[in-house]
Amino acid sequence: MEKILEVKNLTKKFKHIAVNNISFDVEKGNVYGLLGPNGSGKSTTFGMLLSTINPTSGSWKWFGKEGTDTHTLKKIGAIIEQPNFYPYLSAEKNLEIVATIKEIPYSRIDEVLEVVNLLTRKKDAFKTYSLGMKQRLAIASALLADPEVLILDEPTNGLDPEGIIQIRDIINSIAKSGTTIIVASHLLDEIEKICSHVIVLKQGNAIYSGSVDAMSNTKGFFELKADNISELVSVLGSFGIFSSVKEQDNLIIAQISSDISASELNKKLFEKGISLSHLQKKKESLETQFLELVKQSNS
Ligand SMILES: Nc1ncnc2c1ncn2[C@@H]1O[C@H](COP(=O)(O)OP(=O)(O)OP(=O)(O)O)[C@@H](O)[C@H]1O
Repeated sequence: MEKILEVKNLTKKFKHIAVNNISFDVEKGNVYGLLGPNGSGKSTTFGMLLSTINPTSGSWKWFGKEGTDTHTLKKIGAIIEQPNFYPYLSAEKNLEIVATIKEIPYSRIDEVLEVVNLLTRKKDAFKTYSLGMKQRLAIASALLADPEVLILDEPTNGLDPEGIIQIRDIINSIAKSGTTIIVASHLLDEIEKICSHVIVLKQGNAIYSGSVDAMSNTKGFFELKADNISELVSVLGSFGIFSSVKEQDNLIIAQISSDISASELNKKLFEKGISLSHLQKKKESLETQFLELVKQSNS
């Protein structure tokens, strides 16, 4: 898979460390999430990768080339801050100004407005737009130059649920067209719905980097109950298919390491003379796993 971005040991120290020795790769055609709470270093990371913030140490390559030069920037569409459009001009006129500066033919304007569902509103003044429409226009503007990578910093901040869904759908459709996307968010739910890969930042440290699926790649667990708890625990342990068997709130929690259905387990236990009064197969939500990850990085 072609690497779009390779980040190595990137560090930024202001008064305190904002980004601490992070490394990750971005492969073509995927949607990456930079996930972390406010102040975890997402914007600082973007700032360094876009050459607006000087790194303290570390390096990166865009498209196999060291650093970020003006030629590289032309291949990147980024929305980092609230974009500045002229309030009294229409969306179309605003994009004409951007297109002129970037030497892009006006024919592209309708194409990008179509992508963000603003074509029918293109003659309306920017100031009449809702926050969601303004954000969509910013995405359209970033798409004008047909970038290979789109960088979005908290694209749904401040939007209502409908606006959030619209942005999410647009991001998904842009991704489907093959554009690589890197999106920063503090919302796990958003990352889960949009991204194939995630880098989890905590106080400037990358505590997880990998696919969203792998982050949620647990086979789940069984909740079990029987009259003779100690016998149940020892028999479960003897099966060799659980990574841990623990008692919790009068229930036995058995973390699954090899796939097995509830009925198969019930049968195996019955053959060992154990009848259960409770059996349920469950899976932790991604949120629980994320919190577990954050907890582990504290220890
Ligand atoms: N110009 C600056 N001078 C000093 N400290 C800074 C500067 N910019 C960011 N920081 C600090 O660096 C840390 C990381 O901030 P950053 O904005 O990168 O986080 P973030 O994850 O993007 O959060 P947010 O979503 O709130 O922007 C914070 O502690 C912040 O206060």
